[in-house]
Amino acid sequence: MLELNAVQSGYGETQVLHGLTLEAKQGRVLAILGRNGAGKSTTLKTIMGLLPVKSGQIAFDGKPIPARPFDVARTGIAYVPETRDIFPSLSVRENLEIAASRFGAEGADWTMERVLDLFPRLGERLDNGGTQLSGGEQQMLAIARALLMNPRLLILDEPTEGLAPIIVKLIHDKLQELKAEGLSMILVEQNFGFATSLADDVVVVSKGQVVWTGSAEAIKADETAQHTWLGV
Ligand SMILES: Nc1ncnc2c1ncn2[C@@H]1O[C@H](COP(=O)(O)OP(=O)(O)OP(=O)(O)O)[C@@H](O)[C@H]1O
Repeated sequence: MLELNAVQSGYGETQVLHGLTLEAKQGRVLAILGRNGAGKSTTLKTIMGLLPVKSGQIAFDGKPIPARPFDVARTGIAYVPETRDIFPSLSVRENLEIAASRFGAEGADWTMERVLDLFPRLGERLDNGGTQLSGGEQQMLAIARALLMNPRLLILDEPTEGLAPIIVKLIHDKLQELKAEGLSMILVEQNFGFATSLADDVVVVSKGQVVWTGSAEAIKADETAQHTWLGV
């Protein structure tokens, strides 16, 4: 579904991805794991058009991915960044309405009603400002907003970062529901247990390259790989 082939990318003169190759398959969850600074977030930003591809190719459904973030989103890829990027001066309702108005098509799968069914907590907070939300509520809002774009591929950067265990469990269960419905996902995550319980496929990144590829089951059983690449 999404293929990166020998991708090089980075920040200005600083090259971070050194020929990164991976594939996210339709209807499956791919976890991208690796130590701090390995290049996981850089990979996602490059897919989303937030950083330029210096060489190599990225293809979505066999076609080259557009270069600009808005066009990438329009092809059906939604991105929940590590920073969550809630509009702080807008209410929860307004944050959701913006996504729905930009990307919600007639007869689309994801409606305001449906995202509030998934996250009832947001329904209780509709008139609250973005900054009045807890970290967990902000993460729910960021995911809800991404779903309103009716993505075929949902990309999440460290969705559990800074969240209390009970909220981590809730986010896990919601993502599991989305997976059961067949939504394709890419997940960057430091929490090994969280990532491997959701993922089907795993790639491990180190120094801007993929150093391990296999199933979630295989990496759970491979203590050497965990120790070498993840310091688990
Ligand atoms: N805005 C930036 N400008 C320059 N270098 C950056 C920038 N953001 C990240 N880097 C560098 O790129 C490298 C990869 O960072 P990246 O954020 O992709 O790592 P990561 O694997 O996602 O790890 P983390 O869990 O720490 O986010 C690091 O060496 C980092 O210092």
